[in-house]
Amino acid sequence: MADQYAQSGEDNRPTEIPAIRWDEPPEGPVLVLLDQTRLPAEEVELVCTDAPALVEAIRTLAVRGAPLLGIAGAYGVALAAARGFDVDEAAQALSGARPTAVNLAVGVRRARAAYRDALAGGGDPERAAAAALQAARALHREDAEASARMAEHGLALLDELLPGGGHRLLTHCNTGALVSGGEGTAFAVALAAHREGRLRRLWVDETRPLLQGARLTAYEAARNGMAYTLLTDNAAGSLFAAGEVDAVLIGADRIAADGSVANKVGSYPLAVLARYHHVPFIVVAPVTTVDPDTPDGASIEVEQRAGHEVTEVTAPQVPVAGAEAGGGIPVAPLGTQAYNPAFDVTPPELVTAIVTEEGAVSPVTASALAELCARSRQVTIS
Ligand SMILES: CSC[C@@H](O)[C@@H](O)C(=O)COP(=O)(O)O
Repeated sequence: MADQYAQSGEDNRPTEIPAIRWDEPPEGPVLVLLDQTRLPAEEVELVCTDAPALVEAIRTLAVRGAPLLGIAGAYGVALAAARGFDVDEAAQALSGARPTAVNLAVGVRRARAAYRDALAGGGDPERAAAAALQAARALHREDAEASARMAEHGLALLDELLPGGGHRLLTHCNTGALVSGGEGTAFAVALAAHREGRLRRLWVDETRPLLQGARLTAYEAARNGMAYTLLTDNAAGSLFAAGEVDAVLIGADRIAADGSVANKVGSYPLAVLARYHHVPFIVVAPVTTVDPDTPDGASIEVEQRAGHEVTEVTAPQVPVAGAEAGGGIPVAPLGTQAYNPAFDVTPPELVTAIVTEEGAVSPVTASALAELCARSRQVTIS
């Protein structure tokens, strides 16, 4: 593995199109998404004019990743309100579009509460729609701020855990600007290390079956000029065994009250590997990802996705003629059943630290998490 550290991406450009934006053309308000199913081949906008279109975009992962789902959900409520649709119906459909990422329901709830409060306060529907939009915009802005603070706290923790610098970090799925109002969660920490000259290598898991690592994280790493290498998920074991990983950095879709972490399927095996090889396993997520109403890992609903995502390979940006169920090329015998959970759950004892915008929790315990959430609420209220 002598020469692999020489190569690095050179593009150094953010994506031209933001992951999400609100627009108000003469035909009426719309929510404009960067269609993530088309990356890295092309940057294409997907325009949603109503909540059902957004629900479809969420289900197909055109818009994805926990923090961005929260922002999208809030804007979705604002969109329904601004276009005069039934806001409660829209909120219900949006919240249920994907079950694991708690941020989606949190974002929807926040915009809906703003809408309702405005109505209850005597506002007309137009004013209530404006209040929902204001709530969505505030969430969007706060996520950007949280992202910057997570990067700071995460980098400080890395420097504490790995005093020698020259970090070789392994990440899974996609946690950068594509999932955030800012620069993301786990990826933002790696990016901060890169900017400080302390990132030696970002190892990027391809993240089967939908390849968020290969298609999106590698894309973001290249565009930021980071030194990165892509690996198949099942190559991670030999990489650890070769002593090439200094820390694992991942995001989270839901963190239960006991500190169990639901994240993209394949995260838990990395946590087991990290423990065996005495490597820190660090989770980076905003406080809104901690769900005090979910007591433990067993209570987290794990989204099960269609089997064709496993039995077929699809280059998402290239429609395949003669499409089977998922439009891809079959790689398994016809009728093969697939086990395709979108997420897995890592128990708190395998997590070295949870880094949030309010600081890091380590060791991960229910009481430390509860304290962090209480502190965060105080900061928000004051
Ligand atoms: C900061 S994003 C954290 C998680 O949402 C991310 O790691 C992940 O698992 C996303 O899954 P996805 O199915 O692509 O929405």
